[in-house]
Amino acid sequence: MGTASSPAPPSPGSALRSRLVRTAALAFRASPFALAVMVLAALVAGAAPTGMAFYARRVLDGVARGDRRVVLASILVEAVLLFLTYLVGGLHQFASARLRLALGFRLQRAILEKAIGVPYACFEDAGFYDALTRARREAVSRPVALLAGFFAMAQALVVLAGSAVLLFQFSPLCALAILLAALPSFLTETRFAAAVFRLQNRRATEAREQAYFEQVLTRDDHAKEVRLFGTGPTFLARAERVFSLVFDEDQSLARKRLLVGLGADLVALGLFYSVYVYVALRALALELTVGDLGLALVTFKQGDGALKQALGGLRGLYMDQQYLGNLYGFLDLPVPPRKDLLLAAPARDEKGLRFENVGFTYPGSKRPALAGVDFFLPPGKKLALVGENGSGKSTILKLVAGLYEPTTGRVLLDGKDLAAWDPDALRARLAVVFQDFVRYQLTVRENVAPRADEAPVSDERMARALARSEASPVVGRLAGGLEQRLGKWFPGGVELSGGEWQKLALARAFLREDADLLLFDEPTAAIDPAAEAALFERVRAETEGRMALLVSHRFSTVRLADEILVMEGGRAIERGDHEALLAAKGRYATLFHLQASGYR
Ligand SMILES: Nc1ncnc2c1ncn2[C@@H]1O[C@H](COP(=O)(O)OP(=O)(O)OP(=O)(O)O)[C@@H](O)[C@H]1O
Repeated sequence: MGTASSPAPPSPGSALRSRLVRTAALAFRASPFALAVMVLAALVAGAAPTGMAFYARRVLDGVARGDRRVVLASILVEAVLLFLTYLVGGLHQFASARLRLALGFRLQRAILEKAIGVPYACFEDAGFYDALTRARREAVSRPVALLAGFFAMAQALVVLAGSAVLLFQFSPLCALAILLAALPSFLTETRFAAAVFRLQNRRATEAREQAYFEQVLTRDDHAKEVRLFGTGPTFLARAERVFSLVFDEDQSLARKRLLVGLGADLVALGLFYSVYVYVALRALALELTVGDLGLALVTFKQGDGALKQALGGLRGLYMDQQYLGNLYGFLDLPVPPRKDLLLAAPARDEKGLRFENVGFTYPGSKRPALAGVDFFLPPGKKLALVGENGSGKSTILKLVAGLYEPTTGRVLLDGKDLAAWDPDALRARLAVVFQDFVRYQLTVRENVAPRADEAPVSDERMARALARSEASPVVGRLAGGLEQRLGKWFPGGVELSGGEWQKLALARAFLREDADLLLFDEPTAAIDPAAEAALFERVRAETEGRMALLVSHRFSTVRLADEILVMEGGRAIERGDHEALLAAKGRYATLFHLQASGYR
């Protein structure tokens, strides 16, 4: 999923333009009112200084002429204009806060919808996961910041244009000089902002690495190991190493920017003051009034302030647009369309689950995780998968669950390729417990029945699921019963042991009473071996007529299955029931005796 982590970098200028247009369109849809207020505020706040400079001149000329009426009226107009700027400043703040909420909410929603829609494989891809995290982080603040930066720049340009118009009356050259004064600063700033942009693009991996080390040091689920293995200082040092590399590069660029920026400032200063001297000399020659001189003075001050504001806006724009690149890059990730399912007729006339010469290689991996796996699980039968770590057991379950599609061969359920199954229909057939099951920081009831869109679950059905997973005594001990909040994230939550959580995850699977294909990936690793065997015995009795695929490292459980598939290096090397496999004295027998001797 390289698209998410490292999109081919477009030129900074064209990227900025397209992201600006996209953000404005999104903002318009989220809150046209707020966007209109921001545009209006920028125009008014940009035009007001020109008006104020104009009336400042009238005040000075009025004083020189002794015209009291003009002086007072002009001061009044100036005050009104200033008040207007305050007013639109306040309105701008109000509108941008509103837009921030409205747009942030829409974008967060779009991100979450995208996260639900993409194939599961994305979540095992570090690049995708990273893109998701960054997109979520940026969604609320960056789009509005980008627009605010743009409006700040637009406002400053209106001020500069106003200054040019006012100075035009002294000489067109003066107007030109004011506009030209801004040019070097603009050009250098654009160049450096683009350089920062490229630098940060190039350093994306280092930045991720630094963030990773920071996460390791601050996350609750890492804190235990960090303390007990004493890895804190090591990771801190690694984070610092990345930091100092980044720091040095940034500093060197910042030094260059400072020097070139000072040069550009000097040009602006020279041009401003040339115009100032020109106006002053003409005033001395009595060709211009004191008011004219005052006007020039005010115009320079405003022009200088506007220039600084425009440059700040430009710098912010480049910064924000880069972050928006993450956000839009994520939102643009393709979601595969649903397949046309009507055409798919069963390939075989049979009931049950069949692996036909299945091979599978994880995306981005070179080594196949499965190769040439064949088996058939008839309806009602239980198949256990055993084998060493990494032999491909969980991968088989992931293929059956439809989380991945085989690279070669096919998986058939009731004779029909899984790829041709309607995802909802397939989901309804499955009940799954994975090794890394979820611990919802919600109530017991919500842990067992988390879907709000399904029919309400009766207490009897809930009790049956809890009983099947041996979770009834756990719930019985909780003060709040089914309504007890679990986990420590929220007030009033109660933490459970690993085994207790696992029993609830099992109950979640057992609640799906219509599912006839149960997938258990070491569902009981945190439960003691005796309890596990008892549990499986019970599951077997209670799921009569339903198929089950069970991964377990415990032979006390495995031996209870109807059939056992022994995996090694992605291949199924032995198959049969417990007795037959022992008699064959192969890999299974070796593993079994090895474990049995450990218990003696
Ligand atoms: N998401 C993934 N991306 C790339 N390779 C993976 C991924 N998950 C597993 N693998 C690789 O696929 C192979 C089979 O992994 P699998 O998880 O199926 O083994 P397993 O038999 O269930 O192991 P365990 O007993 O440790 O749970 C391993 O070599 C593993 O490194």
